[in-house]
Amino acid sequence: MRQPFVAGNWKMNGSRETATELLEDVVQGLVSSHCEAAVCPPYVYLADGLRIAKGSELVLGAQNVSEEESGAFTGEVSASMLQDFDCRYVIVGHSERRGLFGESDETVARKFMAAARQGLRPILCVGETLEEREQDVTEQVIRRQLDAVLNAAGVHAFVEAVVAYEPVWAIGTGQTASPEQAQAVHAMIRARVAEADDTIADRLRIIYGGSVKAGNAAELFARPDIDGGLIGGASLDADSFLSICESANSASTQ
Ligand SMILES: O=C(CO)COP(=O)(O)O
Repeated sequence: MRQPFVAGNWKMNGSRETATELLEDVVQGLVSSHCEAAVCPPYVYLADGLRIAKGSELVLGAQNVSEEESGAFTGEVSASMLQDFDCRYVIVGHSERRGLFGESDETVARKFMAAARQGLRPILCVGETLEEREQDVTEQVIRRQLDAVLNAAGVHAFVEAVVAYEPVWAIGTGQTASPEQAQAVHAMIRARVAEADDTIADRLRIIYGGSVKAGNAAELFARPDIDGGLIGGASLDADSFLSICESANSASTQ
């Protein structure tokens, strides 16, 4: 049985004041449940996250990590620095990083490995653009993104990892993938990992991201291969985020 996982990706939003308030509200509202809940605030608020989440159910993650370990890399933050702030997770390969900051499949694979080397759990994002879906190449695109990491890191690196399927056309658009569309891709991702190792594939948590809201989370999480969500906009509101966590918890106990 896979433990459901819901992670909030705050992206570049908020201020120290709103971040602190949101962290406090999430920590207070999180009831002990089967669902693992994480938030990924901007780097500069991780220290507040560490202080506020200490001793609570809430887990911390980061939104990005350097592929390098240390040195003259102005503006970068290493995996060991994230460890210093008790981050358990780090997002790698988000489509905004791939699309806006030119991260290639190879860069993403190196970041995945840098995180794993330090014992951080990578949340590897994969997903197709609208154009790619319309050209009917979704499967090839996701296979390519996944294979870049599988080939570089090896399937055993997926024991601690999470894969997030985030169709680019569903991110921040209000246009959620239907539960059927998402389930089909999740099953395909699991089947691809199973080609390398059945047991690892069976235990791998594959979460969905792209306009997940309190109102549509339950039907997505009810699908057999959807093990939770990576939440953007709705994670900036404590009640919405907590309600999504509760949906993941209920789905897993049904
Ligand atoms: O990109 C996302 C999470 O990483 C999804 O963002 P939205 O939930 O705002 O669509």
